[in-house]
Amino acid sequence: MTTLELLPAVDVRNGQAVRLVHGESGTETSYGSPLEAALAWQRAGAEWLHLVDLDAAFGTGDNRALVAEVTGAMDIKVELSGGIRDDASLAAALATGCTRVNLGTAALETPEWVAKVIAEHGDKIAVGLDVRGTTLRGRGWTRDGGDLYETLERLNREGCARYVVTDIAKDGTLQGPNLDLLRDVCAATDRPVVASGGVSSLDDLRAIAGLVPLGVEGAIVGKALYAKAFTLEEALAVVSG
Ligand SMILES: O=C(O)c1ccccc1NCC(=O)[C@H](O)[C@H](O)COP(=O)(O)O
Repeated sequence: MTTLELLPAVDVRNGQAVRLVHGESGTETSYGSPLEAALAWQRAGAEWLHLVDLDAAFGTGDNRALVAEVTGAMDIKVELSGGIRDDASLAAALATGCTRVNLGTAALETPEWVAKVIAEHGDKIAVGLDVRGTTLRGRGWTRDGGDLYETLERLNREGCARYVVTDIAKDGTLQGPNLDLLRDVCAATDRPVVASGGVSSLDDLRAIAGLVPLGVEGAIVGKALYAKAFTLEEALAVVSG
C-alpha cells in the first residue's frame, strides 16, 4: 500500500474546536481549545493539520487571530480553509505561514479571481469541492454553486494543483467516506485529491488508502478522532504501510 497523508481536522466556531453534522450551523459539538486540539494532533505524530474557520465560511464573523495563532504554533504543515474569497482574506491566510489554503465559495462565485490566484500561487492553492450529489455548495455549504464536473474541468484547465473533495451528506456523520465519489473525481482529473468527510474507522482509512493509485493523496479526519473511534497514532500506522 502506498502512503496516504492524514490531515486531522480542527474546525473553529466562536473560538472553540467543534464538529458539525453535514456542515450545518447549529449542530456543533464542542471540543474545547483549538490550539490544544492542534497541539495534541501534532504530538501524536501528524504531519498535517486541516484548520477550518467556520465563522468565516458561514459569514458569521471570523477566528482569524486564533487561526493565525494556531498555525504559528505548529511545526507541521497546515491547510487553511474557510472564508478565503478575496485578496485580503487570501493575504491574511498566507501570512499565517500555512502550507496551503483551500478555496471553496470563490471557485464558484469568482472564477476569474481564482484562476488569477492559482496562476500566482501554484500549489499553495487547493480547491474544495464540497458536494451534495454532484452539485457543489458554497457559502459554508448553504448555497448551490453549479455542477461538480463542469467546475472540475474548468479548474483543471486553469491549472488547479489539488482538490479537497467532501460529500456533505457524509460529513461529521461517522458513516464512512463516499468512495464512489472519490473514484469519479479521480477519473476526471490528474491532480491529487484529498478525501474529506465521514471517516469512521481504521477500515475506512484502509479503503481510502486503496485509492492512492487512482490519485487520492490524503484523508481529512475530524469527528472520528474527537469521538475516539481510533487514535491518531493507530490511524498513522494504518496509512503508512
Ligand atoms: O471546510 C470548510 O470550508 C467548511 C465549511 C462549512 C462547513 C464545514 C466545512 N469544513 C468541514 C471540514 O473540513 C471537516 O473538518 C472535515 O470534512 C472532516 O469531516 P469528518 O471527518 O466527517 O468529521
